[in-house]
Amino acid sequence: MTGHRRAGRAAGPPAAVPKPAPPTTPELQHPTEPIGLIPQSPRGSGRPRRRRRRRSGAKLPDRAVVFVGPMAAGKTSLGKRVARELGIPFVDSDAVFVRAHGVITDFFATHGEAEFRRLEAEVIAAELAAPGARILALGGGAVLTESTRELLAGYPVVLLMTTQEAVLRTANIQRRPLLRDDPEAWGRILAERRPLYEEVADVTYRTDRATKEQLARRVAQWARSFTKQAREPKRTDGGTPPSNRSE
Ligand SMILES: Nc1ncnc2c1ncn2[C@@H]1O[C@H](COP(=O)(O)OP(=O)(O)O)[C@@H](O)[C@H]1O
Ligand SMILES: O=C(O)C1=C[C@@H](OP(=O)(O)O)[C@@H](O)[C@H](O)C1
Ligand SMILES: [Mg+2]
Repeated sequence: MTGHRRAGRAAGPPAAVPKPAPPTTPELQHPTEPIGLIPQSPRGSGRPRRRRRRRSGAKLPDRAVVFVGPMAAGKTSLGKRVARELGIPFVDSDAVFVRAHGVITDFFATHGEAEFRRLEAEVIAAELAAPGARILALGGGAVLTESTRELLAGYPVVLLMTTQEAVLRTANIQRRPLLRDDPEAWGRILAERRPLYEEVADVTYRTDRATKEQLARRVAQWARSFTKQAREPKRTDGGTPPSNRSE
């Protein structure tokens, strides 16, 4: 793991409001106390200690942990594994879109990207509003929509990054309308979107440097230990951005 700054808030479009407190349980807001335990009663007070709730000692956030990142970085495949690892549901916003509006490549061809973005943002807003711990994988361009970026301020966000070389080796280009005629567009699209990804992300993982199994464990562990203290408000004033982590 290497430390890196939570960059991009100054570079990306200004967020309307500072990122509010993340969805955490009271236990997670006090990581120096025994996490997962109701605070211990003073020695000799006679009150019983409460029982640990999770083997890991931490509760999960009470809402979606969101995966963002460029096309074919692994949001869908790794998201499923992390959800399995954590024993929580997995939702993919593209899959929800397809159920409601049909195949994405066809939709792009018929209605265009702008209409796709409008409906994609609706799908994502509805999924984010649903309560309960879940992994929610977004499509790679979801961060282009300002209202989506604003909503993400209230959720733990995992950014998955990779390289064009890895994508061209592994990804199904035909399923991705923005790549099918020009696979090398991947790098240009990432360059345009990178500030937006960094604006919304709380942590970054490289999927070209570790196996899915390794990453699933690491991301699951991060989700379990996500705390209010790990989050700092977004800066929109051009000052030094607060720290993010890259793993
Ligand atoms: N370490 C890894 N993590 C995630 N995906 C990986 C990894 N290594 C290879 N892949 C492959 O990369 C592709 C990622 O596709 P997908 O999960 O659909 O990405 P996205 O949802 O970000 O577009 C899959 O074919 C997956 O099997
Ligand atoms: O980056 C994009 O603009 C897109 C990414 C796709 O999702 P994945 O990132 O899961 O491939 C899908 O939403 C659509 O083809 C557009
Ligand atoms: Mg996907």
